[in-house]
Parts: sequence; C-alpha cells; structure tokens
Amino acid sequence: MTDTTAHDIMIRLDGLSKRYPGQQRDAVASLDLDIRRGEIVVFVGPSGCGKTTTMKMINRIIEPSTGRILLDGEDVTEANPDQLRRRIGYVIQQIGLFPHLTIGENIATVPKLLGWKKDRIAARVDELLTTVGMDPEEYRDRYPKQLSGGQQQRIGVARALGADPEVLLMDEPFGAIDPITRDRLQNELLRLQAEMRKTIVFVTHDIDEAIKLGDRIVILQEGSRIAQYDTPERILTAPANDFVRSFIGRGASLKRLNLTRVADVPLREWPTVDIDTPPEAALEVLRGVPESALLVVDGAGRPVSWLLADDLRAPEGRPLSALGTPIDHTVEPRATLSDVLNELITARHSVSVVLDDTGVARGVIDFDQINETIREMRSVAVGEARAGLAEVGSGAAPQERE
Ligand SMILES: Nc1ncnc2c1ncn2[C@@H]1O[C@H](COP(=O)(O)OP(=O)(O)OP(=O)(O)O)[C@@H](O)[C@H]1O
Repeated sequence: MTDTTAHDIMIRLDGLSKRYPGQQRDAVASLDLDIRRGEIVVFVGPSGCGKTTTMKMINRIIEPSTGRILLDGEDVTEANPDQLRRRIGYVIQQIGLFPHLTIGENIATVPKLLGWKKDRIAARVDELLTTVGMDPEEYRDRYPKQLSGGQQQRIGVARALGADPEVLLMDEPFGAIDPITRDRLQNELLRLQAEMRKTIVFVTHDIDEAIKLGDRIVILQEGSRIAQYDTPERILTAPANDFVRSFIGRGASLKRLNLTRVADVPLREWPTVDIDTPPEAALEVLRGVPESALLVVDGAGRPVSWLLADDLRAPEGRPLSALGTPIDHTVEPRATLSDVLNELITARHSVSVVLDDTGVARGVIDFDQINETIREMRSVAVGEARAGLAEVGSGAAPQERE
C-alpha cells in the first residue's frame, strides 16, 4: 500500500474503532492510518465525525473498542496510559492550565512527574518559555489568568513539550483565538516545528488552517472514515470525491496559490535600462522589444520606474530619472502566489517585479504565470494520483474535475 518503511511510521492506527456505551453507531469505525515520523498531520472534518475521539484514543484518554495503536513500531494498545502520555504531549483548545499553579509550575508538570531534579526542571522551564517566545523572567511566576489567551495557548504548547515527547497531539489549539493571534501562533508552530521535527497530529474544523499547517491532511467523514489522506497540494488539485470537494469549498484554486512561493516559479525576464541611459537610446530599446514598457533600474540593479513609449516621446531634456511611473510594488521570493495576486489586483501594472534579498530585480511575475502554475499543479497532482503514488494510506483515486 505504501513505499514507506516501517521505520518511517511513528503512529499506526490499525482497525481502530470506538463505540460509546449505549450508542447504536461507532464514533470511530475501523480506522486504518499511518502517520510518518516528523510530519504534521491535520485531521479535518465536520463536527461530530470523530476527530477528538480518534485523538484521545492515540493517548488512551479514551480506550478503543477494537483495533490497535502502534507507536514507533511498538503496540501500545495495552500499555500503561500514564507512561504512554509521557511520550505524547497534548494541547487542547481550552488550554487546561492549572489556575492555582504558576506558569513555571504548569510547564514543569510532566518533568516533575518524571522525577527530574529541581535544577534540571528550572532550566527546562526557562528554555521552553524562551522557545515559545516568552521572557522567563517576566512570565514564569505569573498565574494563568494574568496572561492573554494567545499567551496562555503558548504556555499550553510549552507544557506539552515539557519532557520532550516524540508526539504532540493538538486538538483545535487555536480554535478560540482571534484571527490575527491565531495566524501568529500558526506561524510560530511552523517555526518551532522546523527545529523540533516532532510528529504532530493536529485537529481543526478549518480547512485553511489544515492547508497552512499540514504536511498531510486527513479529511474525515462521519465515523472517522477517511475521505482523503494526502498532501494539501493534492487535496486541492485532485479531490478524491464530492465530499472532499464540498469540504474544500469554493476557491480551491485561490487556496492553492497559498502553497506556492515566487521562488518556486520560473520568472519572466523583462527588458531593463539603466537609469543613466539617454531617453533616445531607451526609446530605441523599447522599439526593439515586444513589451510595452521598460523597467528602469539603478546602478545596482534595483528597480526604479516603469517607462512607456509615451514617457519617452517628448523628454524635453529630462533624464530617465524624471520620466515614467515609480515602481509602486515589488515582491520577494518568499511571497506566496496569493500575495502576488493581491498585489496584481490592486497595482497599476499587470506585472510584479521580483526582488532578491539585496533588492535587485530578478525578473517579473504576471497573471499568465500564476495561471500556468495552477494548471501545472493540477496536472501533476492528477497524474501522480493516477499513477498510484498517493503514498501513505490515501483514500479513493482522485477525479479530474474541480
Ligand atoms: N462520551 C460520549 N458518549 C457518547 N457519545 C459520544 C461521546 N463523546 C462523543 N460522542 C459522539 O461520538 C461522535 C464523535 O465525537 P467527537 O467528539 O470525536 O467528534 P469531533 O469530530 O471531534 O467533533 P467536534 O469537531 O464537534 O469536536 C459524535 O457523534 C459524538 O456525539
């Protein structure tokens, strides 16, 4: 079913089911899922589909009715839950900080349980506060209610990381947080993960959050049935069925643009002239190219202005620096195509100048390239899915249509 070796799989759910007492139906019905080491896998699905139940079975807060859970190759279905939870950090929406303990004591919970020495715990608390971007001096002795919601959520993450667990379970951790703070916390999680490379299972209702954070996304239907398990790119470009399509909602192409960065796209070259060029010579250059404008650059290659034929017809002795329209926007290689599209929609020109880190113009990007990229992503995704490369436990074969 997969080209991954057993060693790559950190969590394996094998026929995992849960029926709550007195219920007619399984909340989770025979779920098979492999989660690779070091990846963020996001569970997304409608309310009641079994996301939280699945998550809580992984750390055995809820006991499965049938099936097995393997952690790093070891069957932990019958393991001691307390020991298991030391290997698995858990972050939830309501944060669950102990109100009567200080921030430092909250973060120290698991290391204390593990019997670490005082000095080691104190050093770890300060290290974790720093990791989540909070000054230890300022925050370690405060109580949870003396922090903002976003700060409390950071402490929730720090506490879950206390004993350096192999796995982090995060159940809608940013659900109750305002959109700006949520965006910041998402970015912080991605930055942290770039260093930590933990195996993270993340639950959300929000497909945009899933696309932003997930190395892979599991789209779940009722009973935790997998509608599709795939990369964000492939979910957006080749949804497996109508359920996935409706879950993504309208605007799949726009969401896709968030996944591609300018650096990933071949840039278009644009005719440039140096700012010291005499206007007559610039007009000659313009006549010799198919483009309707020239890009004026300074001595270092930094973009200065756009120059149209009209600007050059009657220069009346003025140098290039006094002609044309100043460049009103530029993009960096790290910008997403979604950022570029935003720029293009609001800008006066239909191309954006791409700068490198030193501010030098490296080329331009325009609507056509964005279009072309979307088409390519789509054909690659559909081709891969058809070739059966959909890797770890993916769902049904994607169909080629939006
Ligand atoms: N303790 C319980 N007893 C009986 N049924 C339960 C219990 N907990 C959850 N359920 C049911 O199991 C199903 C799955 O619930 P679960 O909380 O796992 O879903 P979810 O996908 O996490 O939902 P949400 O997104 O709303 O949090 C639901 O139908 C729910 O009503």
